Amino acid sequence: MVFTMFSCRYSYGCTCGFSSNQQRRKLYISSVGGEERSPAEYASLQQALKERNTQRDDLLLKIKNLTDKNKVYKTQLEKDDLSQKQLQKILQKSHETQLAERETLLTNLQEIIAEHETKILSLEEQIHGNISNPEDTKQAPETKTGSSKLIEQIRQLQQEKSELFSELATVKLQVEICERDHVETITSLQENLTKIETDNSRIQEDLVKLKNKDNIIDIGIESINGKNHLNKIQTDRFKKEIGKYHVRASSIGFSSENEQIQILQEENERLEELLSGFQSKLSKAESTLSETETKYREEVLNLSKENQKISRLLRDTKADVTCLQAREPEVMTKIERVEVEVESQKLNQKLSESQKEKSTLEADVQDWKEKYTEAANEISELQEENKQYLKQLQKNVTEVIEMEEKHEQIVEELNERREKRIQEVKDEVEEEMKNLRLKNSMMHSKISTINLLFEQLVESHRLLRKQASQFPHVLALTIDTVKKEAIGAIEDINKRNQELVDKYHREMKLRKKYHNELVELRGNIRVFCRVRPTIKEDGISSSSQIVVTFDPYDDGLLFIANKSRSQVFEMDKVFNENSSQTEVFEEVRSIVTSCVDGYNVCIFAYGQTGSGKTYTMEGPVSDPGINQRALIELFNETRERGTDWEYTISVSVLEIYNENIRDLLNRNDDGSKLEIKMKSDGGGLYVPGLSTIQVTSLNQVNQVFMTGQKNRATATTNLNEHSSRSHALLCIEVTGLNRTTNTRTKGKLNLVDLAGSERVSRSGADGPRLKEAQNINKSLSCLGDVIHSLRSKQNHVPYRNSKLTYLLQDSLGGDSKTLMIVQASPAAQNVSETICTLNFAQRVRTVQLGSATRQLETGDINENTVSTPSRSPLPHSPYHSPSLINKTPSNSKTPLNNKTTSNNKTPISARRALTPRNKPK
Ligand SMILES: Nc1ncnc2c1ncn2[C@@H]1O[C@H](COP(=O)(O)OP(=O)(O)OP(=O)(O)O)[C@@H](O)[C@H]1O
Repeated sequence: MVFTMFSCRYSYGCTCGFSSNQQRRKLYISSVGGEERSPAEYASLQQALKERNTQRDDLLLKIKNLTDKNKVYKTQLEKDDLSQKQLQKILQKSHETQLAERETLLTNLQEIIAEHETKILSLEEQIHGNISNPEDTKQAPETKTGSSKLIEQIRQLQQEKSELFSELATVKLQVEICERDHVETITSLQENLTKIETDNSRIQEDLVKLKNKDNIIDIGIESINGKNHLNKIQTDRFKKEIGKYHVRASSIGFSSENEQIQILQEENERLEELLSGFQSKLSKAESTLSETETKYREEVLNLSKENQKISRLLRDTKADVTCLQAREPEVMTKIERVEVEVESQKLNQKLSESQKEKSTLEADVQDWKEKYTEAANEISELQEENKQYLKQLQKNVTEVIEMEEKHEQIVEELNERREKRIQEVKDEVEEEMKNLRLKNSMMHSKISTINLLFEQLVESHRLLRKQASQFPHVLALTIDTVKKEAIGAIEDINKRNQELVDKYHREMKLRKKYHNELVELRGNIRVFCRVRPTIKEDGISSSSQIVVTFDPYDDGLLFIANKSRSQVFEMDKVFNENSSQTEVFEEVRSIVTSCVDGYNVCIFAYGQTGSGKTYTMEGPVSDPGINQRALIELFNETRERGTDWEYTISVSVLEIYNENIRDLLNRNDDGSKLEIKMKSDGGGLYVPGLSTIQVTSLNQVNQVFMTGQKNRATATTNLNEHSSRSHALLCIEVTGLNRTTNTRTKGKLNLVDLAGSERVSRSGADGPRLKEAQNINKSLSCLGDVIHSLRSKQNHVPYRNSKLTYLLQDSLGGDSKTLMIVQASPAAQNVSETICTLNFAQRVRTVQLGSATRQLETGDINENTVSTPSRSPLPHSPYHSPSLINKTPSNSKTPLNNKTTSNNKTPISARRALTPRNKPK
């Protein structure tokens, strides 16, 4: 029966407890060593789990709060964004409307101005077309100034408009740049997001894979570590992105509302992403934990159950063992007895089996113990890991909180900046609005002024139109009246002018007459001046400029421009460059013909080389000068005198060269010199041996001239040069006999072409040329001395100092008519010489020789004798002597007969004053 019980107990243990659940049996065996520690550990694990749950709940709550806050921020941001966009839109719209309004205003103004201007122009045209009304012309400039001001203002407004447009363009450009940057940032963030998503999916895959594995705890830990690492990476990236964004924003330097909103949105999105990541990670961790927990719980429950079973089995076995031990002696005896008695094979086998089973059970217990220790180690490791995980979680939470704080700070800063910016924009807009309102009001006032002006213009236009319609009639009437008045006035003026001109001419004639009479009475040397035209020798440079001008109303004046001042010279007659040979001769005709009446006449041409002396005296063959014309005139005059008078004209031609007299009608080959001699009876001067040819016709005269020219030319190779350095004299003697009255006249006409009067220094002469120049200057200075003596009425006149003055003594004396023709060049290069010549001429003009006398005698003409000269002013004409009445003046003293030669010294100063040139040293 005991055996049965035993076997039955063994069979129960074998079939129901041990063999069916190997793991439970193991746990039961292992729990034998650590039965007292397990519940406490379970309790601590449970406690830890509870704590973790509460922490998790806290975290979830915080996350929820954060999410709520985030949502609130987001909605706030969205609202702000919306309101800002709306504000921006409104501002832009208002700006655009204002611009459009301004533009329309400008165009309207321009149109109004254009209209006004056209009206003004048409009005001006109408006004200018007709005779201007003084009141209207006063209005026109005012309107013009108003319109010009308006145009100026419009120009300014247009400029402002263009400036605003340019500003708008700049702002648009900046907005575009910001938008571009914004798009770039979004794309980069999107890329980051996709990366994070891929990372997440990869982690999830890893988790799925890991879940399939047996070692859940290890995988959980790994995944948690991985997630932590990922979180770290994400946080770093997020921080980096924020940093980048801040840098970019600062580099752009533009913090518009859009940008700020964009930043906030991005941050929100990032935070959301982070939170969602955290949430998913937490949920995963929680699910893993809960799974682990349930498994642990189940396992703990199973283990406790098996432990109970094993402890019960152990107790039963112990009871069996004690029971067996108590029955051992009995059993032993029994066994011995059985051994002895039966020695059954089966019992021994059973025993060995039960021993074997016992050792197996002991091994199992050992094994379970080891397993239990391992499980306890694992649990402690798990707890450690859990602690680390919690720490990590706490760390993450603190990071989240920090980030949240930072986020809040950023949001606050952004809000502040946004508020500030909004305020600034508001202020700017208000300022702009204010300005615009001001401008608008100004524009309105301007427009009202323009309108006022326009109304005034319209009124004036209306008035002008009215006046213009009446104007042609009034104008025609006025024109008629004015025409009549003007014609009358012009006629009056013309009449008066004519009267005045006639009067002037009469006065001039009278003046000339009186002057000539005065000159005649005084016996003044008459001085004519002739200015030659410019010739090719003058050149075309600035030095050939004309410096001589004439008075159109007075033929006795000429002006010389010298060094920016004008000098005036008065002569008895001035011939300009256009004066012909005939005109010149016309003026000398009377003096020439007076020779026929028995007067001694001397005409000499004075002036620098090339000034036209020879031209005036000789002249070209085609247009002869005074010489030929005088002879023709004498022929004509003698012919005209009728049959009563018988005239003979004899001619001598000579030259004085280097103080030598040369007969030009007879070549003096024997080398004897011609000298001037006083006639034995004291009746005058003569040159013994000088040829005198009596001429009766023009042909003879021409022949005489040709002979003279020929003889002059044979003396030198260059006639022109020679002529400039010698004095040429044509001496004509006219003797007349009145057969009826037996009255005789004898007149002498000396026509002298003097040598050039320029300075020696200027001519640059040396050697023979110097001698020539010295001789010329000597003779000319002697001429000056003679003139000075005559001028100052000295007793002695130094005629004999030169051949020229000695020869011309008869002509320069008090009883002759002397005319000096001063030749002048008009060119600037000769201006100093011209001034010297004219100064000399002015001094000569003041010389009073006393009135001329006729050489007249009754009875037979005694050859080589001259009758006592008579000095009488001619009552009729200064040049013409219409009758041969002998009017002897009281003062019959003549220098010709004055033989006093002892006192021939002229005071040096006086001589210098009249000397045309300084004497050569
Ligand atoms: N009135 C004039 N009309 C035209 N040409 C003139 C006139 N006067 C002078 N001439 C010209 O000027 C040049 C110089 O004139 P002219 O030889 O008569 O001067 P000049 O004073 O006699 O000189 P020189 O002392 O050398 O004899 C000549 O070619 C001459 O033809």
